[in-house]
Amino acid sequence: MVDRWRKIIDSIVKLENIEKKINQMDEINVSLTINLDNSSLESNDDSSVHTDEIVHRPKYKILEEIGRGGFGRIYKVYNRHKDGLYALKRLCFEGEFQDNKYISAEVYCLSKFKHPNIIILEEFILKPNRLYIIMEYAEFGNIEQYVTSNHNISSSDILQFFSQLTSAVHYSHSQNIAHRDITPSNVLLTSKFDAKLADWGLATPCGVDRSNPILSDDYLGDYRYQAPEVIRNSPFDPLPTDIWSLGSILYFMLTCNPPFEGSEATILHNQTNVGVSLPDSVVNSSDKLVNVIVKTIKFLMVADTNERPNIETTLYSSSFTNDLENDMHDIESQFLLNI
Ligand SMILES: Nc1ncnc2c1ncn2[C@@H]1O[C@H](COP(=O)(O)OP(=O)(O)OP(=O)(O)O)[C@@H](O)[C@H]1O
Repeated sequence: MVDRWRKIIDSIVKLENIEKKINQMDEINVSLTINLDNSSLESNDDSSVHTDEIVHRPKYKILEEIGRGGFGRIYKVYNRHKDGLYALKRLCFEGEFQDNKYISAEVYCLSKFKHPNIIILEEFILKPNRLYIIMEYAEFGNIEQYVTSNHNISSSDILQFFSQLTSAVHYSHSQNIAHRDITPSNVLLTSKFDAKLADWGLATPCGVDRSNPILSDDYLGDYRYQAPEVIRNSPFDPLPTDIWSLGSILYFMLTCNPPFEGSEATILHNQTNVGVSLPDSVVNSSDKLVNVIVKTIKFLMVADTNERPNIETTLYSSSFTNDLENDMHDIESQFLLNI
């Protein structure tokens, strides 16, 4: 897998906009511009990690830590040159970053992808054993934080976010990349209340020939939102797993809970033998939009990958759901007929 990313990155460096970005990294490396506010980090960080990061002409001022994941820490930063807020993700690695498949995946996707519902890269800053990714700042944080801090999402916003995410995944699949880690914590909400897909560290090439998929053989991510084929621990086609996860996100937005919980064995058992189950309050809702969301969840979260819709069908369905408010009755009946 590392070789596969290395080949892809090497070929792209010659060709595309990543070339510009990597050149930029060198320039930035010379006239380095990061300021770390050590006082705000010292208490919860290894201060030795930061000693080489203090510079004299800071471009970015670190304001606060806003996230911490398996791969790094994320800070809200102020860009003095542009007078704007950004998010900075710090990733540590040994050797060259291209040898780390997770960092390569993130670098590749953020460099290459341009889509209104995919978080926008500002720049990379490369230092020895460290890569900083500066990206647009999503003011409302991730959907999990948003929901758990008592913000209910209305059913029309749920459908709007779903449609935006489906469009982002459709775009990524059309670039032959599967995300593989679509969870509420990787869906960010901007100040304009748009949903954007972030965290491309588990993204993987999925090949052009859909009848001959490149199978994935790493079984990572948050199992509560992952498809059964990932939890089963045998090589899987990564494209259908993104569809399952879109259904999981929809479930989470509607109920404020993950669709499955417990041990891996319990989750897998329930996914394959019981199926997705929704609270009665939701199933019996008289809200037509909620009815459509419930149908869509069931449509997407099908354990058998052969029965699960592909991203084109999902996008087609989401276009109906997105227009629901225009002509509720007609569109709903069309949509329901389709599923
Ligand atoms: N651009 C951004 N704007 C605002 N918040 C962000 C941004 N990027 C990341 N975050 C916050 O930081 C959290 C972790 O970010 P991210 O998922 O990219 O890190 P990670 O180390 O790859 O995490 P994981 O272990 O889930 O893979 C996000 O859930 C979100 O709350």
